Amino acid sequence: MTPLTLLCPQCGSPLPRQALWRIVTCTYCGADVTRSEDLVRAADFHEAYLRSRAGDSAADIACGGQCYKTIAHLGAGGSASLALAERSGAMPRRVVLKIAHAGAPAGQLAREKAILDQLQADDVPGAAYFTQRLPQAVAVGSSASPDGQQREVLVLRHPTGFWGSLADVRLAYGRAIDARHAVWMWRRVLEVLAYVHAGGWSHGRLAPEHLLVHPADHGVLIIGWSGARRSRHDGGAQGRDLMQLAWAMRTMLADAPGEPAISRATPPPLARLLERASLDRAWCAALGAEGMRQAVGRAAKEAFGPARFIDFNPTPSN
Ligand SMILES: Nc1ncnc2c1ncn2[C@@H]1O[C@H](COP(=O)(O)OP(=O)(O)OP(=O)(O)O)[C@@H](O)[C@H]1O
Repeated sequence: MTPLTLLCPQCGSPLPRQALWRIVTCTYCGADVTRSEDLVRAADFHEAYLRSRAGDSAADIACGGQCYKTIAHLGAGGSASLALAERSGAMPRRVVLKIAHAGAPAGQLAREKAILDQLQADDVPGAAYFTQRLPQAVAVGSSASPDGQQREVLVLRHPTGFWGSLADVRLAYGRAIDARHAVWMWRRVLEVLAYVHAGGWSHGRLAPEHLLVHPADHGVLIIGWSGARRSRHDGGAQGRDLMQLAWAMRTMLADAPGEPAISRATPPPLARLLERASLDRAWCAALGAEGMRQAVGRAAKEAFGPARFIDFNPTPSN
């Protein structure tokens, strides 16, 4: 070991060994000396920490050691309300809070988080791409809600650019949407389904309420994963996903809400595919999500010619 003498850089006097790992005060000139170049004094750190938590008093939900201020209501389902929120602190971040309704089954949101975490942890081909196209959970816990009751809360990453669900789109239209838009919506969901089905998962509740739309990118995000199941050899459950998705698309193409009779404006090749996909589960299972995606592409080409991008407005003015 090489002997080492530590000297005060200000007066050259010897310093105690502790100067190697902490601040010491030179007994000759009184200078505070440290070897560390990125040292932060405890008092400065404490002050900065208090500054960073200044927004906590305005926050209304606490979960996973963080405080969140709700900004806007996003929607509500059978078991929870959804809100856009911002994490308070030095590094604010937009999140989506899913807050269980009073009386909702205990642990449902914890289950949803466990499923989302497993989907994110899957290490199968395509994971790097598709995990970005699935919801990402941040934390789960319970928090006092404005009515003073403890509610289960799930914190999710905020997926930017998503307007609302396909159920909201259908409501805003008040009539069938243009079938060309139904084509990209259908194909976007099938792309993700092909990936999750390959990992053995099935969603189980593919309704328009569980499909969020990104109008600018023609994207669709599948939400509502609390009922998802994993079973390596359950082609039946995956066939049911494809059937449910076909019914969701029929809802988008129905002239009257709640009556998924396919609109006459839907070109025959697509209408035929929709009809069969929504009635024949064994055929859906045999085709698989990727086969269905290709079938939708072929039917769309037959109906509309080569694919091209058409702007989508979720709230048409007429
Ligand atoms: N990230 C989001 N952005 C915009 N709206 C959202 C978002 N997440 C959910 N919503 C809206 O909230 C509604 C309810 O969400 P969700 O389906 O997750 O709740 P739920 O039905 O109560 O729960 P679960 O399906 O697990 O029983 C959705 O149909 C959608 O309209």
